[in-house]
Amino acid sequence: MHFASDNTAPVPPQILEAMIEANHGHTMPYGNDVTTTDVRDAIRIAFEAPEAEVYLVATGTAANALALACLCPPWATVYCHRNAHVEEDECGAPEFFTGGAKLTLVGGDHAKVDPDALARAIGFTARAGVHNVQRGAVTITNATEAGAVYSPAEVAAICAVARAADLPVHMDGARFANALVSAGCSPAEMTWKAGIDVLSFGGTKNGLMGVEAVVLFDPARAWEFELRRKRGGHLFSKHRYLSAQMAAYLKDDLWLKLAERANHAAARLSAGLAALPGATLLHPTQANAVFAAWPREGHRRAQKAGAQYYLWPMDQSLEGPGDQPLSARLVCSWCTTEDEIDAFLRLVEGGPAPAPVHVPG
Ligand SMILES: Cc1ncc(COP(=O)(O)O)c(C=O)c1O
Ligand SMILES: C[C@@H](O)[C@H](N)C(=O)O
Repeated sequence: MHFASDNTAPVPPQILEAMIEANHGHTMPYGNDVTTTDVRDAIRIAFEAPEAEVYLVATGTAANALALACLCPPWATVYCHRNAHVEEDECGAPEFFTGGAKLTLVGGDHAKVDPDALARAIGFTARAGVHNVQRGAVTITNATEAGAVYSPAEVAAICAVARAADLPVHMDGARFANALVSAGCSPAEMTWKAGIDVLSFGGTKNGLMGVEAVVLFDPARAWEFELRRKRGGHLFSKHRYLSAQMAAYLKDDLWLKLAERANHAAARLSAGLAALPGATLLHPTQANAVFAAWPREGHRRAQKAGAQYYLWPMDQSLEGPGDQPLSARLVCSWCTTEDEIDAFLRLVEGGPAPAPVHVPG
C-alpha cells in the first residue's frame, strides 16, 4: 500500500528495456546523439510546435529553476501559488538560479492561482518604482500540488492576466501527463495555445528514472537555457540514457497510458474514501493524488499494517487522545493496484488487515 508519492514507484519495464537497448557501443555525448534529436522532434510533433526547443534534465526542480531563470531577471519576482512546489519544496532553487529573484505568493482554491488575485498582486508590485522588485514572470503547476487540474480555459485566463502586464508564463508540468488525460485536451491546447511560454514536461513522477523535458515554445530563449543548464551542472555527458527514457516514454503514447492508470487508481481510491463514515475529501480528485481526512484510528490501523503515505500537513501526529480526523495526501502511480487500494480502504474502515505479502528471496 504505497501512496507516499509517485516518486516511490519503480520504472516501467519498457523504459528499462529502452535503456538496455541504448547501452550498446559508443555515441556522441552531451545531447549530440541521434536519439536526443529524435526526442526533440517527437515532442515538437506531440505539441504541434515545430519551432519549439527542447532540453532534458534529470530533476523537476532543475527544470523549474532553470526555466524561471530564463524568464525572470534577478531584480524581479515570480508569481506563484502559495503552495507551489517552487515555493514549498525546492529549497530556494528558483531564487538561486534566477540570481536572487523573489517569489510572490498568490492565493486560490486547490492550489490553483486565482486570476483576480494574480492581477492584484501584479498591480501591487513595483508601485514605488526603483525601490521595489519588478514584475518578472508567472508560474502555475498542472496538475496542481492539491491534485487539481487547470482546464485550457483556466490556463488561458491566467496567461491573459500575465500578458496584460507583459509577463511570460511557465508551467510546472511535473504531472503534466496526469493533467492532460484528465482534461481530455491536446498538449498544445494545454500549453502554448493557452499562452504558456515554457513547460517543465515531467516524466519522473509518471514512471521515468529521472527525466524532465523543458519545452521552450519561444526558441529565442533557447541559447540562454543551454548556457544556464551547463553552468548549473545539469547537462548530462552520457545524455543518451536520458533521451532513451524519454523516447520510450513518448513511443506509442506510453506516457498517456501510464498517467491514465495512475489517475484511474486515484479515482477508485477517492470514491472509496468518500463512501467511508467520517471520511471527507479535501480537494477534488482530478489527477493522481487524493487529499482526504478521516478519524485517527483509521490512520493508526493503516499505518500499523504498513501503509505508506504522508499526513498532510506533515506536522500532524498519530498520537494523542480522541479520534478526530487527520488529513492526508495519497498519491497513486502507474503501478498502483486495485488490490492495494481495496486493502487500504478496508483498513481505514476498520476491516481486517490484508494478509502479509510474501516476498520471495
Ligand atoms: C509539482 C512538483 N513540481 C516539481 C517537483 C520537483 O521534482 P524533483 O523532486 O524531481 O526535483 C515535484 C516533485 O515531486 C513536484 O511534485
Ligand atoms: C517534495 C515532494 O512534495 C515531492 N515533490 C512529492 O510530490 O512527493
